[in-house]
Amino acid sequence: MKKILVLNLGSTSSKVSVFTNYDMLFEDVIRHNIEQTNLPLIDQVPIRLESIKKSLEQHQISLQAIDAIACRGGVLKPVEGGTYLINDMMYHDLKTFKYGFHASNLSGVIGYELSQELSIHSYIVDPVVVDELIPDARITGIKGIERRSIFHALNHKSVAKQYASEIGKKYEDINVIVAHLGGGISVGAHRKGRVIDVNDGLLGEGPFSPERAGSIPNDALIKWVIDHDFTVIEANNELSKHSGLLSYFGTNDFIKVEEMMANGDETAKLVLDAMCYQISKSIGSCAVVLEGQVDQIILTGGLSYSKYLINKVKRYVSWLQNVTIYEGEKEMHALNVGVMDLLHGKISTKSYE
Ligand SMILES: Nc1ncnc2c1ncn2[C@@H]1O[C@H](COP(=O)(O)OP(=O)(O)O)[C@@H](O)[C@H]1O
Ligand SMILES: CCCC(=O)OP(=O)(O)O
Repeated sequence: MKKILVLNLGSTSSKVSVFTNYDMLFEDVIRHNIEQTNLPLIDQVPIRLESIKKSLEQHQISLQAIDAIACRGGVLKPVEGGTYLINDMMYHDLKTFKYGFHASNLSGVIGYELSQELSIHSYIVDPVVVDELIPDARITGIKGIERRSIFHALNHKSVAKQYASEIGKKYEDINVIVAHLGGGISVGAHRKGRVIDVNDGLLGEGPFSPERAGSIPNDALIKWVIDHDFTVIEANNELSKHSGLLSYFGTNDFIKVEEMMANGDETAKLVLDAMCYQISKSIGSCAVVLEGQVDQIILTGGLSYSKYLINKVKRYVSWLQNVTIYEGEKEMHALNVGVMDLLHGKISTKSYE
């Protein structure tokens, strides 16, 4: 019997679970306040570590009882999907944010540090840099600039596999469009088990989200950076953490903005409707990428709890194909499965080099 600690640190929350083999013992979703998530990422390590330890204490699970740690992987070099042992090089790349800044880097940083203390192994599964883009999807209008694949790969693949298994098929045999709708938004075209196109869900592409800007007109963006005298890091930080709903309403909490709309705030309604419109447009472009051969549209993530958003998006896209909703995300289970399958010898460890 194995006990797996699962860590999934996102932009607004830290999710902590312990599994015994494939059974979840508990899942805690610790929602961090904006003062905490505004801190530089590396300064959030002690705060998030403390809340992870508190969560284990509350469930009366000692760290010494843990056999392995499964972490949601961060911004690394592009890799194929799979389960990776966290080694010194990966820890270094995560901790120094060598390939980009995102809260998911902290899962691996904290997981690796804990695993060293406990003399056990820590792993990442299907990190946000899983890259299966087709060549055409990489080209931009400027030579030397390529599009990159950075998205909620773990949840995308997990819900797509769940849907496939529910209809008695293999993920590798179906085409689906998955829209992950959380603090960040990514909408991807899955063709026979590979995500052949997807918006960069972290910086500057696709629909705006509770805290991200999405695509912005080039000329306005250039002027905005110059007017504010932003460095690259500052501009990226603004685009990925202080934009979207947060820039309009001072909150990244979709529920609060929905309440404002329900209380008659017309701007709240306009902006939420525009978010649904942009999500739907992205789903439409994925249908084109899949040449109309779409078996299902899947909506998932925290925002998919919203009946308002779901109904709006359905109105735009249900003529394309049926829509399945998997509220929240299945990332904790997917992380555990990635490590348990490895410990049971069903898959082999991939190495980050
Ligand atoms: N029941 C709900 N109805 C509408 N929005 C929700 C609901 N629950 C969570 N959300 C929103 O989902 C967003 C966070 O998505 P989530 O996937 O949980 O976070 P993260 O991207 O940090 O992992 C927040 O804007 C939150 O307000
Ligand atoms: C798109 C990379 C992963 C990501 O942005 O996750 P969150 O939306 O949870 O911040």
